Amino acid sequence: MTDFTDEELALDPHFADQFQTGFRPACQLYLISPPAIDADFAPRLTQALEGGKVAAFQLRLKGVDDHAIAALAPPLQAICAEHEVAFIVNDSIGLAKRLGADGVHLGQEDGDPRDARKQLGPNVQIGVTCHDSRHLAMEAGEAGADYVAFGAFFPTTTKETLHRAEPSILGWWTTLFELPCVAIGGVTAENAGPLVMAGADFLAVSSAVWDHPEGPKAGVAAFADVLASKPPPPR
Ligand SMILES: Cc1ncc(COP(=O)(O)OP(=O)(O)O)c(N)n1
Ligand SMILES: Cc1nc(C(=O)O)sc1CCOP(=O)(O)O
Ligand SMILES: [Mg+2]
Repeated sequence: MTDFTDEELALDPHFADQFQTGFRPACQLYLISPPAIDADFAPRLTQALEGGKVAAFQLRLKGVDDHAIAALAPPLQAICAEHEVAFIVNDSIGLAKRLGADGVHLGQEDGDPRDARKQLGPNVQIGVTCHDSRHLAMEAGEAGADYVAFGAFFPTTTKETLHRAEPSILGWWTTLFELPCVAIGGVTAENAGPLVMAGADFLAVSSAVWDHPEGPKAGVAAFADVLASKPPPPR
C-alpha cells in the first residue's frame, strides 16, 4: 500500500469519493476485563452483563501465561455465551484458537491479522490496535481485520499509553470505511459523548465499569444514555 502520511490522508478532499459508506448500527459497548482477576470475577462479569447490552467482552490479563488463562477462561466464556456477548481473547492467536473464542484482539506487536485469519478461519472476529494512525487502520483493513481500534482518547491508569487519539479520527474513518471502529482509553459515560457523535461503532471500556462505585452492573447501565445519544441513520 502507498505510504501516505496521516496529514495527507486527513486533508485529501477526494479521498472520500473512492469509498461508499453504508448503514451503521448504533454505538455499542465493548467491555474489557480488569487487568487482573480473582475468584469473585465470574459473578462480577454476570452483574456487568446484566447492566445493559454489551456486544463483546475481551479477556485481557497482562502478564498471565496462556495456560493459566486457558484454565480460568471457560466459565467466563460460558457467561458471555449465555448473554450473547462475543468472547474476545487479547494478544494471543494460539489462545483464541485453543479456547474457540469468538475473536482475538491484536496490538501492533501481537501478530499478523493475515496469520490470525489463516489460523482462526473466516468467522472469528479479528481486531487490531491502530493507536491514532489512519495509516495503520487502513493497513489493518487491508489485512482483513474485522474492526480497528483507535486510542487512547483520554488518560487512563489501566494501561501505559504512548498515543493520544482525537475524535476526528473516528469521523474520518466512518466517512470512508464500513469496517467498524472502536474507541478506547479512559472512556467513561461522562466523556464518551464526542466519541459517539464522531461515529464510534464501539466504546471499549474497562475501569469505568469495574471501578464504578455502585458496582459493574451500574457501570454498564451508566453508558445507556450516551450510547443512545446518536441514533443510527435510517436505512
Ligand atoms: C479493543 C482494544 N483496543 C486496543 C487494545 C490495546 O491492544 P495493545 O496495543 O496490544 O495493548 P494491550 O491491550 O495488549 O496491552 C485492546 N486490548 N483492545
Ligand atoms: C487496553 C487499552 N488499550 C488502549 C489503547 O490506547 O490502545 S487504552 C487501554 C485501557 C482501557 O482501559 P480503560 O477503559 O480503563 O481506560
Ligand atoms: Mg496486545
